[in-house]
Amino acid sequence: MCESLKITVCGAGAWGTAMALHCERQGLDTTLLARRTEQARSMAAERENKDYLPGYAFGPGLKVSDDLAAALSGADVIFMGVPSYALRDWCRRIARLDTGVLKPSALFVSLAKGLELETQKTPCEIIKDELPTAIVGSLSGPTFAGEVAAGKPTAMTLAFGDCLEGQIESLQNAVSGPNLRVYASRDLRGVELGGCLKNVYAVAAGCCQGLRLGDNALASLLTRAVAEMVRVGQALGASLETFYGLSGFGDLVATCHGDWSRNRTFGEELASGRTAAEIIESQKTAVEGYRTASAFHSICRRDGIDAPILDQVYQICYEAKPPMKALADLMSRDLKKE
Ligand SMILES: NC(=O)C1=CN([C@@H]2O[C@H](COP(=O)(O)OP(=O)(O)OC[C@H]3O[C@@H](n4cnc5c(N)ncnc54)[C@H](OP(=O)(O)O)[C@@H]3O)[C@@H](O)[C@H]2O)C=CC1
Ligand SMILES: O=C(CO)COP(=O)(O)O
Repeated sequence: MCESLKITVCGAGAWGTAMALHCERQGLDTTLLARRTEQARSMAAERENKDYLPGYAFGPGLKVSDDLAAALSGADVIFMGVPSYALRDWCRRIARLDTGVLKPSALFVSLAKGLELETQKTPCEIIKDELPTAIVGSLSGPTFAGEVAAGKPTAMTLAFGDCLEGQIESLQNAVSGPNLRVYASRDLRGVELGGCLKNVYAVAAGCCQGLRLGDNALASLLTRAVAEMVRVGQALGASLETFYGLSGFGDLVATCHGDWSRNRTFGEELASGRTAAEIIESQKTAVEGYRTASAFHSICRRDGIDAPILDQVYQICYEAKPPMKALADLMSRDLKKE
């Protein structure tokens, strides 16, 4: 399957581009599909994505397009490399394509890590809403785009709820290589929720670092974040073990420590006194933790799930609570057993 696998990556942001670079290096027939014609043109001419991932040259086999129908026609795997808030729009455009463009067996693989603000749905739920017959899955883990583009090693989890026998293994084999090791999972919900939740805790970690609270504080925060991820995830139907895997704990550690993280940097800027709305308005790159904190806050309130760190991130972002006050409130909660 690998040799003949046709891959289309929808969305030419940093992560879609890095995945396309990786797939091309794997010898897969790969097309990177941009939303804007001028971006597709500039990438085709410069063989680089100067807007979102500068400094990483495209391999000779990587195709660039802005033609949705042509790029998706006959694709075996369609990576949805767009932020969660842009996903529904992309799916609606795909749903309007003529019958016969999409292969019925095509796998839709979400790369997004955020909940939709209005519906609180995960990326795969959004895809299913708009493309009900699509076979959907998620590929997630500690994967900063720049490091993957540079060929640095990492590992990920590929999850599908339902797909044909052997399909998940074929894709696992096709994407795995010397620099990327892919594990398979059937807990699609857990993999998606882990990726979404870690972005909220990365905002908290950024606040912690911005306030110079120290290494002990960060370690305590991450540990309690994992406990909270498990609690929220299990209440929403995910398996506990998934949160200790690459898409949960693995990505949490990467995002809360890594200098690359937009969510962690956003938290640092909040700690410096800027407001969330001001920071979000001033940048074009995705900070999924911002909207996702609000979506999870609604879910937790609705379902009575205890998530104190998440609640504080929500208050910092949406109620202008000073991060130092959020810390004080977390530390003064009733004492309990671990
Ligand atoms: N960057 C990373 O290291 C990783 C990111 N992810 C996840 O991947 C997803 C994509 O993130 P990433 O590639 O970093 O995003 P970027 O911030 O690099 O790029 C933003 C992308 O979103 C598009 N976009 C922005 N607004 C809209 C809109 N209103 N409608 C349609 N498209 C829009 C932009 O297209 P345009 O230029 O045309 O506006 C651009 O392609 C996120 O969910 C992120 O959490 C996962 C793993 C790693
Ligand atoms: O998900 C990521 C790494 O796995 C990227 O995190 P940021 O969106 O915070 O940059």
